[in-house]
Amino acid sequence: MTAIAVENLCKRFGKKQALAGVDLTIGKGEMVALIGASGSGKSTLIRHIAGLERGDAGSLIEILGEVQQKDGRYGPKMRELRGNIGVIFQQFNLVARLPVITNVLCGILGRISPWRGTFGFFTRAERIAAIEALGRVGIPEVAWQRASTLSGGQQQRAAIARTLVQRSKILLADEPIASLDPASARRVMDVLADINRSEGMTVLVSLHQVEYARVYCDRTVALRDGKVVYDGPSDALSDSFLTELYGAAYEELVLPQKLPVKGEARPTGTREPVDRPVVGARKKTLQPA
Ligand SMILES: Nc1ncnc2c1ncn2[C@@H]1O[C@H](COP(=O)(O)OP(=O)(O)OP(=O)(O)O)[C@@H](O)[C@H]1O
Repeated sequence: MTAIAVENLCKRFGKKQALAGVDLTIGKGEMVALIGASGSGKSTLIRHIAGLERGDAGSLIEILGEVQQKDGRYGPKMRELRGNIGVIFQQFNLVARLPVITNVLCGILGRISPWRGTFGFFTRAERIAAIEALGRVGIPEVAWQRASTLSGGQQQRAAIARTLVQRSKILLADEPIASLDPASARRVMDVLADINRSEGMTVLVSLHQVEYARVYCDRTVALRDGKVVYDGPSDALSDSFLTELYGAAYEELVLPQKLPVKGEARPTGTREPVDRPVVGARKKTLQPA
């Protein structure tokens, strides 16, 4: 079944054509990378799929088989569909002065009465679910710390825990690792891949570096100037093919140093990658840094 269907999505900001007729279909349970140079339209596309922006006339987006927006108008099931979509951003979007658990519990605000949300009245079962979600992303011990005391990678994992508590079926991640060091970036990508596999959550993740797409996603969609210029296996995105797609801008999309995969020579100072004991692991395995 289709999780996300985008048809002829166009968006103009003044004179700038940010999206120019994007067609994209993502099946339930897929984990797809979205790559492109700066300004190619990745965030704009994700914001539309999340229902945070409306496209121009002629655009259509369906989520889980229901019209989310058409011709710049939201469909009747918009509110319900929003509940099915979790979004994480480069800037984590946590409330810094609140405990991590409260931030994670924000994931259920769409499902509970406004007064409970306003007064922060959460049941014991909900609090347990939040701590379990933090356990799923590997940081249960930080539940009672203020969000501001967490590292960037921990904050991003807390944001992912919030989408688990939300019980979203689709996770949109807009450059989730752009501001993280390589080790934290890999942990966050590991968590995304893990919840994709074990929860069957559909994941669309925009990435600046194609190496992460090659390692974590079977399929990559590449944007250039608001258009899809490639949609296919991530393995086929060789450096020479990327140069063909992007010209000089391709350098923006590759890491100066390749990511280490098992069996390959590693940069000095990094550990030997180890296989994670995950049944049905999709692709090459990185070290759980
Ligand atoms: N609200 C807006 N108003 C005006 N122009 C916008 C707006 N949002 C995006 N744009 C423009 O649309 C184009 C696509 O922007 P977008 O942020 O989607 O690109 P991106 O691929 O996510 O880039 P980056 O990797 O740098 O985040 C850019 O030229 C940007 O300046």
